[in-house]
Amino acid sequence: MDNIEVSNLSYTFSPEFPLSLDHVSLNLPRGSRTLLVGANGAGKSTLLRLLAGKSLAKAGKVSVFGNDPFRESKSTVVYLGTEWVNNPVVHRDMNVARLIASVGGDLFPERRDMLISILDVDLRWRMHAVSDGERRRVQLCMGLLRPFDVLLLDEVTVDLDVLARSDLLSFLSSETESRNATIVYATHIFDGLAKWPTHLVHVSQGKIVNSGPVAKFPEIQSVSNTGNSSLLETCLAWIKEDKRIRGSREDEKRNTWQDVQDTFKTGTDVFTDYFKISRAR
Ligand SMILES: Nc1ncnc2c1ncn2[C@@H]1O[C@H](COP(=O)(O)OP(=O)(O)OP(=O)(O)O)[C@@H](O)[C@H]1O
Repeated sequence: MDNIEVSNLSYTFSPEFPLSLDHVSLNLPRGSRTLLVGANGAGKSTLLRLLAGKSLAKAGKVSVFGNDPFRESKSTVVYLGTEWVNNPVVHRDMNVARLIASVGGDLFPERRDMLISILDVDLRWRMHAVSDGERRRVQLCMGLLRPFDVLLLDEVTVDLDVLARSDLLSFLSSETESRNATIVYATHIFDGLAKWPTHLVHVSQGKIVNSGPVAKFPEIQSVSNTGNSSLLETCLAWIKEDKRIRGSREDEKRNTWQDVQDTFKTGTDVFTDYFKISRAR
């Protein structure tokens, strides 16, 4: 119950499309900090959105501390993705202090002030007149304001400067250590991450290649002589190998929903029969 559990989870955007997730199983304990590693298109965002309950699992099971996040959530699950900063609403002439108050800033004044300091947010900023990185800082401040049980981060540190990113990573570590919060973070930027994760999940072509606590991956503990962290060198080698196995994008052979639908248990709650339902309507 005290974990994030995914079993045989499969997802596709359309029955003819290659599966974005193909029979994925995963178990992440409460209090862990997981780094989700994989090439572009591997399935990281799809997995995070399913964990956040933003998409319906088309087959398989997703459970966050015992609840299906799509249907009910007794825990506070926060998902921060890249899409928010593209939303036209946050490009309007809005005062940052009021924006932060509007999402409950006054309910958590100490946490609000700490986040404003860590993210170096100027409350006088107006959202139509800030840089991309400044807009991102406001997004993070708003998203992290309420103490979360689970935080799902999809490449949201991309336009932060190195100091803000470093301070944010430290804040996230302290959230897992002091409050037993659980974090899953998908990123392609490995600077400052060498000692951050407690768990790694390697995704390739919609499948989980390997996952587990960092102790399971001795290669990331070794000393790299390239000047890069061993974590980066290891993940680089994984993604290089994924690409070699996959071949060119044109040659990629992923299962489609139609190829594998017989493997799902129809008529049970682990199989939503989504496409039949939508066709019948
Ligand atoms: N809106 C969509 N419609 C159809 N297919 C999609 C859509 N979004 C993603 N996909 C497909 O699902 C697969 C997984 O995509 P996903 O966005 O989860 O990858 P990712 O690992 O997050 O990649 P990136 O590192 O580029 O963010 C990809 O093959 C992609 O083509």
